Amino acid sequence: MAEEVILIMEDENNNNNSNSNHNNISVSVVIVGAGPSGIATSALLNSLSVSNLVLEKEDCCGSLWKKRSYDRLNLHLAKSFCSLPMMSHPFRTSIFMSKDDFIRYLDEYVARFNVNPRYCNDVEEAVYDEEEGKWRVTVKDTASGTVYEIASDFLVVATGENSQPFLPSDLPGMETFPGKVVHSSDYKNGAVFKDEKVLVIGCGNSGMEISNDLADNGAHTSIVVRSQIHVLSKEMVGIGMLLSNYLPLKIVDKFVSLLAKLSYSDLSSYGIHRPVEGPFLFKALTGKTPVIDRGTIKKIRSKKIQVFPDVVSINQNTVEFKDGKRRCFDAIVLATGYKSVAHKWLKDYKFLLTDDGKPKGKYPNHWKGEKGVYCVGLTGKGLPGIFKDSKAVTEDIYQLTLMAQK
Ligand SMILES: Cc1cc2nc3c(=O)[nH]c(=O)nc-3n(C[C@H](O)[C@H](O)[C@H](O)COP(=O)(O)OP(=O)(O)OC[C@H]3O[C@@H](n4cnc5c(N)ncnc54)[C@H](O)[C@@H]3O)c2cc1C
Ligand SMILES: NC(=O)C1=CN([C@@H]2O[C@H](COP(=O)(O)OP(=O)(O)OC[C@H]3O[C@@H](n4cnc5c(N)ncnc54)[C@H](OP(=O)(O)O)[C@@H]3O)[C@@H](O)[C@H]2O)C=CC1
Ligand SMILES: O=C(O)C(=O)Cc1c[nH]c2ccccc12
Repeated sequence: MAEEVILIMEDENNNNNSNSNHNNISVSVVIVGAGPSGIATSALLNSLSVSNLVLEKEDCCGSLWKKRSYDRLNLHLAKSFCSLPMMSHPFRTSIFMSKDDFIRYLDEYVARFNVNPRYCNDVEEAVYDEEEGKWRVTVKDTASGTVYEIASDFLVVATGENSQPFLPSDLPGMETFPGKVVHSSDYKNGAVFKDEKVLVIGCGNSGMEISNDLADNGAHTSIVVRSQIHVLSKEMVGIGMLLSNYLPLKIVDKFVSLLAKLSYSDLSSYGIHRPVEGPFLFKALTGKTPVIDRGTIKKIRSKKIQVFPDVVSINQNTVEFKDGKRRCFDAIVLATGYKSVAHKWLKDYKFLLTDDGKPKGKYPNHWKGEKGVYCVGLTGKGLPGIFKDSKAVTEDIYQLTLMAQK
């Protein structure tokens, strides 16, 4: 069946977020994604009376938090670092908020700042029309199947760094594994793995937390740690983040690394090796977040969780590791991370992104591309990064809007 194509040109009636109590600003902004990045940007634009429209492919805001994360997820950063602009977290919530409290916050945020995303609206493509000087955004309303186009002066990419699970293609023999294979974004809890031998591949925060959860649920748990990692407590991260407002990263790292060594000592006999650079510099250089330990290390020390080096091959249920050891597993959890796929739908991505879908500009000048395209939340800095990016983007759009009116 041919799909209907409708053209919408800056139609106020179609702009759910128009806010009329300020100057008569006619610039239209399309924001793609209603995660924390998209809703923060829309809320700020609303507060400046800049009309904007948020498009979200799922049926809710914060879909990563509501649909694609495990049950026991807690924020790893203290709540003071995890607010979106204009609204702090409620006093009643704990310092390290639960997933449910964070979701409640997101829902309250959209209601308070009149953010009205068009849900079930998947952005299939965005191209820059040089002649018109506008972005042409092709959208599919997945509820009705209707495809339509929007033209806008500004386009904000807020589709997140976690838009697609990264499934490694370099695991030889993976296709022969007969057991259950699940990516961390589909893992809810370990109840279904009770008494099973489960291998978690990947030792970022997802892998470490899921291993802990599996072990708590009675699974015989192993984890692959193939690279050097920093392990910190959430308090150490908090101290480091506070200090990094005042001191160079190298000094912050010296102090935080000392705390980590005192608390965790040397973990190399358990297969966990620290990088040479300290945790904050390492994150700045590589984008890799330190592992924020919430009990996994204790289980590794007590051998409740086994650590293995890189996978060499998989043959049916048997996995061979780099140290020559072979073990049988019933299930595999791929905690192998994510990739941004914004450069797939943003056809003219070169105005903003590299071929990997990452910002072309170097931090802190990463958020602005050419031709009125921007990004929020694509620099591996989590919610604190989103706070800063959304402010920078909206301030820039606001200034350009005012200039255009003069
Ligand atoms: C398990 C997990 C836990 C995390 N915990 C923390 C934490 O404690 N602290 C922290 O600072 N950071 C944390 N992060 C990082 C996290 O990614 C960010 O904090 C935050 O959710 C990112 O917000 P975002 O809006 O940029 O992206 P997302 O939350 O991923 O939102 C992007 C939205 O865009 C939508 N979308 C994607 N493509 C399209 C399209 N083509 N058309 C329309 N809509 C589209 C998606 O459906 C999604 O709703 C965590 C990440 C994960 C995976
Ligand atoms: N509560 C919280 O705050 C939480 C926050 N998060 C955040 O979400 C983001 C995503 O985290 P996460 O999902 O852990 O993803 P990450 O990208 O942080 O980690 C992916 C891990 O998978 C490993 N990996 C990838 N491919 C392979 C392979 N073929 N064989 C072995 N190992 C492999 C990587 O190793 P290598 O480095 O060698 O490539 C890395 O250890 C991070 O920013 C994280 O901090 C996640 C969970 C909880
Ligand atoms: O949880 C994440 O993915 C984050 O990126 C949050 C975060 C931002 N800055 C940090 C510094 C150290 C540890 C975590 C973070």
